[in-house]
Amino acid sequence: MLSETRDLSAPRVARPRRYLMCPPAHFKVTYSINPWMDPAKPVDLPLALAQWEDLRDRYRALGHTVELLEPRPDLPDMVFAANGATVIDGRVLGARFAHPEREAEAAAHLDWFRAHGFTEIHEPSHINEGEGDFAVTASYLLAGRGFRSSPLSHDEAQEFFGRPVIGLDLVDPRYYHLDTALCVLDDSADEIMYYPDAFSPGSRAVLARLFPDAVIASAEDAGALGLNAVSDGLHVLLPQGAVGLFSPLRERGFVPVGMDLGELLKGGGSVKCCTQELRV
Ligand SMILES: CN(C)C(=N)NCCC[C@H](N)C(=O)O
Repeated sequence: MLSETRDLSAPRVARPRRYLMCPPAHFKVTYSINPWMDPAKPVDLPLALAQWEDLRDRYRALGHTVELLEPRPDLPDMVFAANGATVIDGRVLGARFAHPEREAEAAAHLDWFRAHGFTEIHEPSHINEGEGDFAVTASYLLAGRGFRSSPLSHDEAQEFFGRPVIGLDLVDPRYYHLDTALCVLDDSADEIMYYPDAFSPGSRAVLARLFPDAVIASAEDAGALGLNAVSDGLHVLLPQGAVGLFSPLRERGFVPVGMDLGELLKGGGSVKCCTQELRV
């Protein structure tokens, strides 16, 4: 299958999106399930809330719809709503978390979908951490594996969504989810940015073959979690520390919007982790 290409003379256009977010009312770092989490480092909860509200308000100011999931006191990582499901064409593939600390988030997400009129819901048999490891482009469902999602979840997703799944091996524990190492910039034209060193040599070759025009992130920008970003087709909301990504994005006609989610970074997530896209 050939990738969708874009008419380079056409202006970039933002498409209104529907996002699901969960306020970090109970966010804290009491356990460590990724290298970014250090329970010895205190979290400033009011600051985390203010940073999250800034992101939510920014989406709304850009014309997007933000729906809210009720946070639960026993689930401190619930703010990372992207991990709770994957939704394409209104079909919901639930999550199944790798770590027991987050297990109960899956049911909370499914309850939300059932209460909000979603009827095509699949409860997964295999471990998948939602949009943490699944990324939707025009032609493919890119699927990470190696740290969290099981390779078996890739077949399950392909069968459920009827989209070709491209499995990608993650090899660096700091980039434990696909969305820490790769971001879809234009989902109507197979345009992405990624950090090659987060992937195995074979997966790097696959990415280079499928996305020869991708924006390539430096180690510094990936280290600022710069790829944990959300694009509406025009605006790219990304961690403000990823300064090296701003120019390449502007050169391609995108509008980068730097966000400060420094407190949430202590949990190992940033813009994308806090944002699940409801593709209805
Ligand atoms: C990038 N996305 C969605 C994420 N990468 N999620 C962040 C999850 C953070 C959580 N402490 C964990 O380790 O599961």
